[in-house]
Amino acid sequence: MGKGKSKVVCGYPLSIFFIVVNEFCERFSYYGMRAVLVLYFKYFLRWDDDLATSIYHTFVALCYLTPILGAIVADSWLGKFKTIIYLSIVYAVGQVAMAVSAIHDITDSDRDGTPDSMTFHIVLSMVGLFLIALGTGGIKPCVAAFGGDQFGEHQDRQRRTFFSVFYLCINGGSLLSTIITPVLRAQECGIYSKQKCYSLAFGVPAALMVVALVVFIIGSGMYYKAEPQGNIMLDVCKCIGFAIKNRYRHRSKQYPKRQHWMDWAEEKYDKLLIAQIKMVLKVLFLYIPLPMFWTLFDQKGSRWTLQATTMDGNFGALVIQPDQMQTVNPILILTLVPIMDSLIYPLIKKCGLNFTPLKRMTVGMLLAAIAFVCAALVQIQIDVSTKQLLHSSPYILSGQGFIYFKLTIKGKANSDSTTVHNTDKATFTLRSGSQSCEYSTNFGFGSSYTFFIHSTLVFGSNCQDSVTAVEDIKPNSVHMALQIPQYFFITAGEVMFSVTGLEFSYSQAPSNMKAVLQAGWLFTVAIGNFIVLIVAELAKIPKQWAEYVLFASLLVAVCVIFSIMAYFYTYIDPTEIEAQFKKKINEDDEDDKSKPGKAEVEMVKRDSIKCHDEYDKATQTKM
Ligand SMILES: CC(C)C[C@H](NC(=O)[C@@H](N)CC(C)C)C(=O)O
Repeated sequence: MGKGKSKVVCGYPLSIFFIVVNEFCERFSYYGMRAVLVLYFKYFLRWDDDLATSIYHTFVALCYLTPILGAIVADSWLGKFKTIIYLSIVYAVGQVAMAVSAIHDITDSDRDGTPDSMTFHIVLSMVGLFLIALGTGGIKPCVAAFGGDQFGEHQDRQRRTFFSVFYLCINGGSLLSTIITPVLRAQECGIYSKQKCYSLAFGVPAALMVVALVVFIIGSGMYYKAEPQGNIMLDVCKCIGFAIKNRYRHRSKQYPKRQHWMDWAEEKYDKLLIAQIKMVLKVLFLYIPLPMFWTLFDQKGSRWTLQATTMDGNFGALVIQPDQMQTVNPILILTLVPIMDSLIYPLIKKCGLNFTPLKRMTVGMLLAAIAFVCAALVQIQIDVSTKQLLHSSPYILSGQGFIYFKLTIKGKANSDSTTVHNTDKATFTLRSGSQSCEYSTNFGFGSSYTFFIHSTLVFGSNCQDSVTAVEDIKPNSVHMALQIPQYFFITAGEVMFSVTGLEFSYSQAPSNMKAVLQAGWLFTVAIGNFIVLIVAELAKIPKQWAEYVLFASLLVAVCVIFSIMAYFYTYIDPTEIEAQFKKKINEDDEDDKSKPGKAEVEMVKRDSIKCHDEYDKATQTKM
């Protein structure tokens, strides 16, 4: 049985259907908007590459910092349900602001096709992004924990499956949106002048966020809504502060030692709160090495995409753009999660191996390190294949009567520049007044050419004979398909690390700090992203393959540390511990009523001994 008023379907509370659909729509909204964001900065707001990249990364980092805020509000004040509703509204308003900021006609009073007041568009989009970061980050720890809350005490298996399905929805939503929104952006729209339709590309994610909110509200009658238990974070901070102060005051040897430094808060604070803080601190301590996984994981969007730009994306009927390679990750998630859950994990269990959550996370880290070794091997191949300059243009030019232009082959055919995108055959028109002739040739992905037009060119005659193409840079010969093994390993690592970590963070958190621990988990993602910036800046390794090897080695080192920490971790059942404490507190209350006047200090001592016993009994399982 689940905990809410929800019907139970195949052993699962029906309420979780609304939660996973909400997550699907929300992730569609988030990733869809993110997919076109940098291009919006660059082509609509006219920012340069550096500014666009910095604002983009600042926004992403903010999205993983705000979960702390959302979790505190949820666990201490509003509860998860109300927090999700209010912050989803903020989120939807942010998305609408983005869509409106991308309507160029709003400030185009002279109707020349360009906004008259760029400041308006910049300010509105920054406000929009801030609201989105607040909304998406704020609800993220709450939605996952709220989903977990819907399961009863003996539904561990179902709850694990829920977190897997939850992860599938994240990736299903993001996959769809990263395919759809770039297509919407490429449409032309506008009242006075037709331009790339960023407003539609932001408008559809905005609509999906509204759908996410509506779906969540529809399920409202069925949810189990745990009540927030006061300003828990303030209590936690005060309790920790008191324990530290009290320990310091009693530092002399005459005072007997206590089992845990938090036990020094016993004189003033509730035993249950102390036990709950111990649970949280144990898990947070275990999180310390985890950001390194995200440091590697999040380089898919940066280093690996840059690597793909030096590769050949021609898959026959399909030409893949470098940034499109990133969709391999959600596609693989959608295949690997069911395979792991229904095949690999049960098989491992059948072999008699106890593949505990922390072991899974350790293996996940190792897989991510292997992915980076694969990336290094691919990079070495690229470096070998790009022995670049074949000829130098000045040498060809000297003493000859040529005019010349340079051409670099990158992405799609672009008529107004000398950049041609992954065409096998391109045709150029050479014009002089009303006369013209055509020249066509074959190109390879990533190549660069200098074209020499003979000064003897006669229009009307064959243009083909009057142009000489000189290949400056060879076409990319290493195929993008070679990135698939690295994507496979990083995604398999993600399934073992991230899906497991999500469930682990829920199951090991005390009831009043579920969202807080989810936020702690997401905080490791934010730190991981900062490490990318720091290591890349400090290390300044000239060879890209060596940087990949460095990151892989760092993760292996961190993984060793993590496995040692995990070995000493004892799994707990927070519900059981809390129940024992509550029972004992009730018993003591009864006792006190029957024996008035008992010295308080004696009670504290006795409670403390009993509570240690309860806590120890409930924390028996090891890694
Ligand atoms: C940090 C993650 C827990 C975030 C998670 N991302 C994924 O599941 C990715 N595989 C999605 C892909 C599109 C990058 C999320 O909740 O978005």
